[in-house]
Amino acid sequence: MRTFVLASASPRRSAILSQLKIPFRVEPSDFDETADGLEAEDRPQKFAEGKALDVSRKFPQEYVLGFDTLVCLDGKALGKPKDSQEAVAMLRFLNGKRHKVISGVAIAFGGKIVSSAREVTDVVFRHLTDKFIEEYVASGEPMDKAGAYAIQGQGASLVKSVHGCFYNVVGLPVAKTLDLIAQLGDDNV
Ligand SMILES: Cc1cn([C@H]2C[C@H](O)[C@@H](COP(=O)(O)OP(=O)(O)OP(=O)(O)O)O2)c(=O)[nH]c1=O
Repeated sequence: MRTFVLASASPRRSAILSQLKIPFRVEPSDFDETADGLEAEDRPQKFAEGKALDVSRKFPQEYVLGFDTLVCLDGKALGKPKDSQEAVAMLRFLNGKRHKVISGVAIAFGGKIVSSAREVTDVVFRHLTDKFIEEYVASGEPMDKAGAYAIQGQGASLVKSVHGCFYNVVGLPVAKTLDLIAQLGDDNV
């Protein structure tokens, strides 16, 4: 079975790939996540490609998987908050509303993109009080998460419903990723 290189420092992505029994090792990318005029909805796929390409150039003989996740509402892209003030602002913006979580996945080989895709999951937030939001941000959990929440953690208490792939919200669109791996025509899936 082929071993992949995971171009990600995210422990969640490692945990999900392990759960799927896909052999891999981790080589985080140095890709510069600068948006430069990209539409919010196009960013995760482009960034996933950028991360996979960056690592593929260093390991051209191996298949590299890259991912990126963004929260989108009203055309605005919410990445990881830079501080707790921004985390509070993001959660107030999302409060009581339905938003999109978009993850991109890309596979690179030999310094070139082999395939890429994106997956969209809709998440509906409950109505939260300011006190609830401030206490949640003080827990520290939101700080390395797009949109300032972790649905897989205490952040589950912010969520009313999820429409689509749950793992896509956590950063790895499972079915899309397995489809791309299957297209490689090997025996991983
Ligand atoms: C919305 C949401 C996001 N997230 C995470 C998934 C991603 O790891 C992170 C978004 O940041 P990303 O820039 O997609 O990824 P990363 O910086 O964690 O890792 P790398 O670039 O090395 O691959 O937010 C959750 O864990 N739970 C959630 O509910």
